[in-house]
Amino acid sequence: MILSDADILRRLEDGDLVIEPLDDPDIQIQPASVDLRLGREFLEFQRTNIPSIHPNSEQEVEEYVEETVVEEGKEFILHPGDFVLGTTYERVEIPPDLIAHVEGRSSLGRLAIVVHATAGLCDPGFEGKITLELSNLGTAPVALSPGMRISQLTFTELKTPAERPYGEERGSKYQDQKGPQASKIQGDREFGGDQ
Ligand SMILES: Nc1ccn([C@H]2C[C@H](O)[C@@H](COP(=O)(O)OP(=O)(O)OP(=O)(O)O)O2)c(=O)n1
Repeated sequence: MILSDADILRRLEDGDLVIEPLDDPDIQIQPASVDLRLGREFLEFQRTNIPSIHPNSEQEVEEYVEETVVEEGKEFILHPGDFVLGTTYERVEIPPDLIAHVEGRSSLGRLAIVVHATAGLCDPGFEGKITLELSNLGTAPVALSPGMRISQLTFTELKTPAERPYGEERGSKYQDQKGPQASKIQGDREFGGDQ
């Protein structure tokens, strides 16, 4: 079952679902979702001389990305074909009986802005800011302003709460992330062993 505005408000009041800061619930809470704002930190990918990125090489992944922090009142220009990691301004805590989906907003989709390339799922138990996989599929640069409502989160109730919520599992690599986080696939658990 997908939560409606009334369900979302009830869960927020109960305190097990957390979205903070929720400065203006009247604006941010939609009929069956919550709009999340864009933070000011971005990870941009370098046009490097590395012949290829090996996902298992932490060093290559780190060399590949560079952080930009947009100053107060300034914009981040996302050029056609660009792919950057952004972050939500809000921090969330998803309780064990909910799963959250990161979705785009139609108004930005109509400008060819995509907020998640592939991964759009926030696990039961996840806590932290959400990393946005931002791209511009259009033909014109688009100015993104920190603080603008960039994405929306929907919530689905699980039939039974997760027995091993994210964060309690070994290998919950993105728990408590505080800004855009590059891939930590090097931290994947090996089958049949510890990570
Ligand atoms: N666009 C997204 C999608 C997810 N997440 C966060 C919330 C998820 O609970 C967490 C892990 O997502 P996945 O399970 O899709 O990622 P992995 O399988 O790579 O990570 P892990 O091995 O830690 O489960 O990352 C995020 O910040 N931004």
